[in-house]
Amino acid sequence: MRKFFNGFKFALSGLMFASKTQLNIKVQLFAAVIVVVAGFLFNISFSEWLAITICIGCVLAAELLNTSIEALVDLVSPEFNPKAGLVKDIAAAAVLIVALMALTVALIIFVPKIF
Ligand SMILES: Nc1ncnc2c1ncn2[C@@H]1O[C@H](COP(=O)(O)OP(=O)(O)OP(=O)(O)O)[C@@H](O)[C@H]1O
Repeated sequence: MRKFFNGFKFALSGLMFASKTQLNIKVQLFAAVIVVVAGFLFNISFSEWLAITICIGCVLAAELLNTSIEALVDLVSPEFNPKAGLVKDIAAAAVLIVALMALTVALIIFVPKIF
């Protein structure tokens, strides 16, 4: 049981570190708060809340994985290396794809409610 709670503690400290040091995570957390507030304001449906929740989780998890890949690349290849750059660029592209998906879902849900 102690092992389980320790794992939780390590995950939380990783989350705290990433959210303190990564501007992208701060921006994404801010966007998540805005979307949740908008969800309450526009009284969105159960399935719309499901879509929003999945999107927020996917974006934050993708950004955390990207941050950990960046840290790993900096550890194994601190000097300039085109392959190291490529690894970082591909990880960043994954975040971009998930963020675009989340933006599309938000537009599909909120645009018809605003206009
Ligand atoms: N060791 C390296 N070798 C070659 N290119 C690199 C290397 N490190 C970074 N790059 C290039 O610079 C870009 C930005 O890298 P960086 O680590 O600053 O990412 P970042 O998203 O700006 O990170 P942070 O969120 O920590 O500011 C990478 O996507 C990659 O193209």
